[in-house]
Amino acid sequence: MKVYKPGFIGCGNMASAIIGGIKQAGITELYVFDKDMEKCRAFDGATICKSVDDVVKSADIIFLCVKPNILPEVLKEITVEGKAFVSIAAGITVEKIRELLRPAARIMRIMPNTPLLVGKGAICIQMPTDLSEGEQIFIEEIFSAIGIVEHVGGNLMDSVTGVSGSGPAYVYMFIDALAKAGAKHGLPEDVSLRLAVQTFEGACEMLKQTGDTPSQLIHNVCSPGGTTIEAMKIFDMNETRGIIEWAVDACVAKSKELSK
Ligand SMILES: NC(=O)C1=CN([C@@H]2O[C@H](COP(=O)(O)OP(=O)(O)OC[C@H]3O[C@@H](n4cnc5c(N)ncnc54)[C@H](OP(=O)(O)O)[C@@H]3O)[C@@H](O)[C@H]2O)C=CC1
Ligand SMILES: O=C(O)[C@@H]1CCC=N1
Repeated sequence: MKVYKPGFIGCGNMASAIIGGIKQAGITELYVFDKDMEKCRAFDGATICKSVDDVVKSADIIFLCVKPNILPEVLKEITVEGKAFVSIAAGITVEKIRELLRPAARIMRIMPNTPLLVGKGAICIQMPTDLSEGEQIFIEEIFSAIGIVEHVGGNLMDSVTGVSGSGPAYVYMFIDALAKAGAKHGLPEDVSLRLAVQTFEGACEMLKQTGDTPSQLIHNVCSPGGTTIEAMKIFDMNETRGIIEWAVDACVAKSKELSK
C-alpha cells in the first residue's frame, strides 16, 4: 500500500477517532490544525500547523473535520491547488465542496460514526470518488482498522446519515430507557445498565454470527404464552417501528436540507 501524509482541519470528536485509526495503521507522519491549539496538542507526534492552508500545503490527503456550517469558511481559506480532500460533514454534497474549493481539488465524501473511537465504526464511502486508486486504498485501509467500510452512490449519503451516522444516539436512547425501566422495577441502576448494554451487544453478535434475520431472532425469544410477547404487544400497539421510521425521516430530511 502506498502511504500518504494525512492532514486534519478540525480536531474534535471525529478527528480524534480517525487519527486513532491512522495510528493503528502504523502511520506516524500527520498534520493537524484546529482554531483551538490545545486540541491539536492532544495528538502525540502530530505536526501542529499554523493555519488551514498550512495543513493543505504539508499533507497529501486532508480530512475536513469541522461542523457543516463552518466548512464553507474553511474551504475559502484554501489556496493550494491539486490536493485530495476527505469530507465527513453531514449533508454537504461533493458538488457543494467542489464549488467552494480550488478547481483542481479532488474530493471524497464519507460518513463515519462515533464508535470509530473504540474500533467499531460504520463508515460509508460515496462512490465514485475523485481520489486515485492508491489514495482510495489508503483511506479504506485506515477505516478498516477501526470499523466496517461500505460504499453507496451519492444520492444515498443522507440515508446513511439517518441510519449509521446518527444511529449511535438512537441506540444509546433505547439502552438508557431499558436500563431506567429496570431500575424502576428495583434493579440497582448500575446493574440494570450493564444488563441492558450486554443484552444489546449479545443481540448484535447473534445477528452477525447466526445470519438469521431480526424477525427470526425476535420469534426465538418470544415463547408462546410467555413474557416477551407481552412487551412486543406494547411496542406494536404504540407503533414503535413507525416512530423509528419517522425519526429517521426527520434526520434524512435535515441532511438533505443542509445540502441546499
Ligand atoms: N459527531 C458525530 O457523531 C459525527 C459527526 N460527523 C461530522 O463530523 C464533523 C465534525 O464533527 P465533530 O467531530 O463531532 O465536531 P467537533 O465540534 O467535536 O469538532 C470540530 C472541531 O473543529 C474546530 N473548528 C471550528 N472552526 C474551525 C476552523 N475555522 N478551523 C479549524 N478548526 C475549527 C472546533 O473548534 P470549536 O469547538 O472551538 O468550535 C472543533 O474542535 C461534522 O461535519 C459532522 O457533520 C459525521 C459523522 C458522525
Ligand atoms: O448530528 C450531526 O449532525 C452529526 C452528523 C451525524 C452524527 N452527528
